[in-house]
Amino acid sequence: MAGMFAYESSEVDWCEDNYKHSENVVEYFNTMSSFVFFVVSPIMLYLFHPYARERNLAVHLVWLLMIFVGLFSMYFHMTLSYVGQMLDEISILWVLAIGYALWFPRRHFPFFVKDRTTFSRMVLAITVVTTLSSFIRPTANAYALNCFALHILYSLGLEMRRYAPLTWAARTRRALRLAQASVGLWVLAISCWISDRFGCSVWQKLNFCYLHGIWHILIVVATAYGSTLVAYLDASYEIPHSLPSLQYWPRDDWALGLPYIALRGTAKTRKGC
Ligand SMILES: CCCCCCCC/C=C\CCCCCCCC(=O)N[C@@H](CO)[C@H](O)/C=C/CCCCCCCCCCCCC
Ligand SMILES: [Ca+2]
Ligand SMILES: [Zn+2]
Repeated sequence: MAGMFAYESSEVDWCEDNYKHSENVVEYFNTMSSFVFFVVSPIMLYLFHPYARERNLAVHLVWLLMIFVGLFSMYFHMTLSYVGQMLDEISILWVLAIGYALWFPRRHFPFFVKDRTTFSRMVLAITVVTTLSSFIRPTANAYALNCFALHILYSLGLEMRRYAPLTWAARTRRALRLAQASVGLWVLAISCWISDRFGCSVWQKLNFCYLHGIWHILIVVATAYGSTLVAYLDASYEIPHSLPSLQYWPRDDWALGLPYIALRGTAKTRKGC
């Protein structure tokens, strides 16, 4: 039992040199870069609030859990322990599960599922089973999790194809721009993850072993962009009376910023629907 908490008891070891900067922290840069979760998550909780209040307060679970993902990611890279690895991966699985339960488009539900409550219960059951199965072959978990990203991209592609031809209004261009940015960030992030995993000898020769830490930063921003986009598409179909629009924080005209959904629906427009 104690062995599961032991330093380096995980079978996974990332490219960064172990104990290079501290004798208590196995992978220093990977540990420190997980701090980005604690910066982005509270901001996203704040930015998501108007949409969550209108749609479902459970939306907040996504970014609340992301704080735990950050915490477990720090613990994992600090110790490279088996428990750290499992906590890191299982918490990601539950963020994905909540995302699917909240935002997976109704029209793609299996034919035997009639409403979102039933769909959410099904997702919950699958997630419990998957959580238990994750102990069978822990080294396969990260690859399985990355497959979900591919499925999200596929579903997003279908949704954008359906949404974009509706109109070429400014709001459509904004949604398309956000989709491009989300996919671009994910491609950069996954390239870092794969390169760290499989190209370590090359990066060691170049004396640059920080790609996994860079992945942490990019994947958090990709999740902020991607989750805002799926939430925006959801809002456009499910609460159109609140007139959702995409904006950027801290300033809408800045090239770099975090996206959020502004609701312009007045009390009058809401009553009318
Ligand atoms: C219709 C559903 C919409 C759901 C949208 C929200 C989904 C957000 C889901 C997950 C958040 C990702 C958090 C990543 C944490 C990284 C921690 C980490 O680095 N762990 C590694 C070990 O240290 C581990 O090896 C990584 C495993 C792979 C994780 C794969 C996560 C999938 C990310 C999906 C991101 C979607 C972006 C969408 C862009 C269009
Ligand atoms: Ca290492
Ligand atoms: Zn990591």
